Amino acid sequence: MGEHIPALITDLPGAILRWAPGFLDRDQADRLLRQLRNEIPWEQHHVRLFGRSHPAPRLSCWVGDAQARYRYSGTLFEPRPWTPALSALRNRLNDLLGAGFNSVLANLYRGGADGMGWHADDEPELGPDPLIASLSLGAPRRFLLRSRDRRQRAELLLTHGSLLLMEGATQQHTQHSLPKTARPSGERINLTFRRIVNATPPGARGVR
Ligand SMILES: O=C(O)CCC(=O)C(=O)O
Ligand SMILES: [Fe+2]
Repeated sequence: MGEHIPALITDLPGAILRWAPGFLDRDQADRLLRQLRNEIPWEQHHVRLFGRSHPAPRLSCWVGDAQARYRYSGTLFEPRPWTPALSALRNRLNDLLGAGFNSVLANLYRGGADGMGWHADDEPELGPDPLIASLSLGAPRRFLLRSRDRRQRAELLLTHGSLLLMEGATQQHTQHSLPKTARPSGERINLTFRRIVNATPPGARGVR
């Protein structure tokens, strides 16, 4: 899948990555950032850490087809309906990748104090070898990957209009994070398109 998007070679065993820094040109990316900022009903989600609930350091919205329910960090998400810009993008990615994406997690990082901790997108409802398409808009932010044994690490700057694909057994062998930064940072929106394969998720794993 996505063979026309160049492979990204790292030292990480088991990671299959593809990377298109110029997936959207600047005008397209600027327009999409504005649309999504206004169009998505941004929500404060919570993460569960050692049995306690904390506000996540970002705003989020889970969007998808009605049957694409998803459980993560201990919460069951009923997807919000597709917005015009998200729906157009989903169709474009499905045409390009043949991926059958039926949902997207949108995250809004308001500044450097927002981020996402180490995790893998390995929820059972994504199936064993999920394809995840990650589109970034707005302020560039560092994205880290590490092997499960933490011996190898890779780093990427996720720039405005870039597309990163994580495929195959990547989620089984690696984790990723978006570290907070003390440097001043503007707003950033990230979209991770996913395909939920079973309608009723059996349980939660991982904490972000
Ligand atoms: O914001 C990012 O680039 C990462 C988002 C992510 O890992 C996720 O939504 O699972
Ligand atoms: Fe993730």
